[in-house]
Amino acid sequence: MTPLRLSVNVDHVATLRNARGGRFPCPVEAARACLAAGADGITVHLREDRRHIRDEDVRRLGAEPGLRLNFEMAATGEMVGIAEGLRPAACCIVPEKRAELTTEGGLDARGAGPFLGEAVRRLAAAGIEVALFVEPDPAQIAAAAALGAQAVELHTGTYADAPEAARGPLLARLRMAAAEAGRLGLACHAGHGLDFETVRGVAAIPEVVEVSIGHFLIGAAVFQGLPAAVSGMRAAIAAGRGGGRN
Ligand SMILES: CC(=O)[C@@H](O)[C@H](O)COP(=O)(O)O
Ligand SMILES: NCC(=O)COP(=O)(O)O
Repeated sequence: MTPLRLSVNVDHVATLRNARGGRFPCPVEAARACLAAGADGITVHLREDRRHIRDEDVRRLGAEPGLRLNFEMAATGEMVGIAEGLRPAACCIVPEKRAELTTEGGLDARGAGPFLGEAVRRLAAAGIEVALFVEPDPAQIAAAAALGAQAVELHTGTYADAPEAARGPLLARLRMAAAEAGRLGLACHAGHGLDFETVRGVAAIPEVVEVSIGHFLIGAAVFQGLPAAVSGMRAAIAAGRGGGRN
């Protein structure tokens, strides 16, 4: 099987830092610790309300040598401009609502207005790999391909949040969507709500080449430390992928 990258989302290191208004804990330091522990990249979601990650964090992460940055962003003129200046390795365009606690679902790539296509074109022209965060729905995957995205990130939240007994059909849906992405020539990523247990089923899907995991990992780090949490996630991915490092 192809290798599966682990991109660690450090948004909630910034949530903790911002709770006291100071500099600690620092998301850039956390990113370095994750990479040292075996992560392949770092994900951040610069929300329009800057509730956790801030512009300065993104600028510093973008300047870190050897850091593969996956920049999650809403399809707005402001965010596209920031990404064009930053030129991260990858951007993932996500839907965003000001009042939500976290991203609530996939983007409507089919019903989006013309700006989504313009955003994809501008980011790709800046040399950035562009993914759209979508539900595991073949129509959305086809729409992402038609818009010129190079990748989709499948929303795993519904699967990850379901009781164990109900996960089978939800995982099958993810599997079918990943196969569809592969048929259309799109790289397939997956993320949202994954933990040590639920990542295994996703890692077993051969088309999935990257998972991004944040909230659970940063929470697990409270108990185990960040290096152990990242190593534990790597081990869970390897187990799901079928043995070896992954
Ligand atoms: C796109 C996605 O599923 C997550 O990355 C989410 O956008 C993270 O945002 P929060 O860290 O604000 O929950
Ligand atoms: N794209 C998903 C992500 O970055 C992390 O999501 P979560 O693990 O914080 O739910």
